[in-house]
Parts: sequence; structure tokens; C-alpha cells
Amino acid sequence: MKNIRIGSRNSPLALWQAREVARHLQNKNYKTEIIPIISTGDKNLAVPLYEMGITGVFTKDLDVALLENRIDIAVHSLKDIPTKLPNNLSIIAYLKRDFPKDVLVKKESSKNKEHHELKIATSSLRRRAFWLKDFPETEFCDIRGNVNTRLKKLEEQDFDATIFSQAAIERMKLKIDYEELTNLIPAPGQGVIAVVARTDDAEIINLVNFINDDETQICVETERIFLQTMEGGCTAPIGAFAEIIGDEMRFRGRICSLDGKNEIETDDVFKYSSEENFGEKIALEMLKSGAQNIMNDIKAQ
Ligand SMILES: NCc1[nH]cc(CCC(=O)O)c1CC(=O)O
Repeated sequence: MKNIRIGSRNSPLALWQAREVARHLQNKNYKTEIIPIISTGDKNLAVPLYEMGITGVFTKDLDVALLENRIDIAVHSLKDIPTKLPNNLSIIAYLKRDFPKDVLVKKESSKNKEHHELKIATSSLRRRAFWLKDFPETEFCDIRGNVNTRLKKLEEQDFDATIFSQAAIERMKLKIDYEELTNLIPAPGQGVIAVVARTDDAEIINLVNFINDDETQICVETERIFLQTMEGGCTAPIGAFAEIIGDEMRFRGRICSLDGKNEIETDDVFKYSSEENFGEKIALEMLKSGAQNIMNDIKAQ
């Protein structure tokens, strides 16, 4: 039987996610091999991602490995995958979403501080802007590195708290206290593990198909088309979260100016269909009702 070569970034979270995909495949008696690949985004930890000016810093090196046939599939956090993939690469499966939310982690000595008193370390434009909307006085600083590195910096450096994806903390089984941030709409695709392969590799596509979760796919494809329609190639604070409730979809989307002062938000419940993706329609309506102005301001800065 074919040995499936799984490419992964070298971080503990990425490797956990790759092993999760491997476990599904092994359950069906497929042989797997995990091949760690150091990504551009992991090599340069000094610069915030939004300043690197390129998308796909975490995925590019694995894309090349796929196209050079050094691996058969690449496993990624969906939110790290740009909305447009290189020619001949496609997302071929989404694992069931587990934890979509962001969480706040405070250091022990700051645990009694209120939200507006915190100095927060994050390099996410979205987390910063959305937080500033509710607590405009908050001080922020940049932080990079994997989850463990960021937790170590939290203990050692001069800030009170940082914001993580809950999925990261739960997958790594970290024993730390956190607070769920229900107001902070997650990044499109957050909390979802995705598998990328060569579009013309029918054998792998058929073989991996069984791990796809259909509900997750419908939700994240809506979120990602929303993102793609909104951003037009520029990094902005954009959140999107879709969930299926009965035979309806609830979709929450938000775009915010960098300082959190202007924002356009939507919270809709509608009958979804697998033929029509509502993400584009919702984004176009929001662009008309003010989101375009916010995007233009962000581009000008
Ligand atoms: N930006 C880095 C990143 N990309 C995916 C995850 C976690 C897994 C996920 O949310 O799917 C993280 C860490 C974080 O946001 O704290």
C-alpha cells in the first residue's frame, strides 16, 4: 500500500495537527510519514507578519515541496492558508472544527487587572483592532513565535496578557487559565485543520476524502469567500464565523479600522444551500454600506 508523505511545519502545534491527519489515515490502514519543513514564517521571528508584506509565509515552503513531489499532502491551520492557492494546489479536506474562538491569557501577577488596564502582546491586526473597539485605551505590543515561545515571553517580558486561538491551547493540552473572548469574532477558518494536495493528484484526493467534514467545509468556504471578497489583496482586521444551526447558517462578519473606531458588522441567519455561497453576497453588501471606505483607509496607511 502507498506510503503517504505528510508535510508539516516544524512547530509543536503544526506537528500535532499533522499527526492528527496521520491518525485518521492510519485508522484506514494507510501508511504515513511526517516530513517537517521549516517555513519562511518560522525563520524570521523578529518581524510582525503584517509587515512582511507577503501572504502565505507559513504555507509557501510546503507548497513548493508539494509541487516538487517531495510530499503528497500538506497539513495546515486553515487560517494560515491564503485565499488564493498556487496553480495546481487545492484544499482537499477540512477536519471537523473543534475550537473556533480566541482566548485571553494573563500572567499570574496581572490576573486581577481589568480588561482596560491590560498591556497586551499580539501581532494580529484583527485581535488588536477588535479589542480596541471595546477598550480603546489599551496598550499593545508585538509578539511573534509559536505558542510555547509566546507563553515564555508572557512570563518574562513587560506585558500583562496575550491572545491565542483556543484550538492551539487545547490541542497542545496546555494547563493554563484562559478567558474565552466571545466578542472577538475569529479569523476566517480559525480552529480548522486543512489538507492541501496537488489538484491533479486524483489518487490522493480520493484517498483523503473520507476525513472531510461537510458542515465544516460549508462554514469555512463561506468565511473564506467573504474574506476574499472583502480584502482584495490587503491585510485588514477581518473576522468571520459561520455555524450551522439546524438547517440554517448563522454568519457573523466584521471589518474594523486599525484603531477599532470604525467598524461594519453583520450577524445573519439564513437558509444555506450547497449551490450558493453567501459569503460573497454578504461581503459585497458590507462593502457598499461602508466597509469599502474602511478598506481604502487601511490601504492608504
Ligand atoms: N497565527 C498563528 C496561528 N495559526 C493557527 C493557529 C492556531 C490554530 C487555529 O486557530 O486554527 C495559530 C496560533 C494562534 O492564533 O494563537
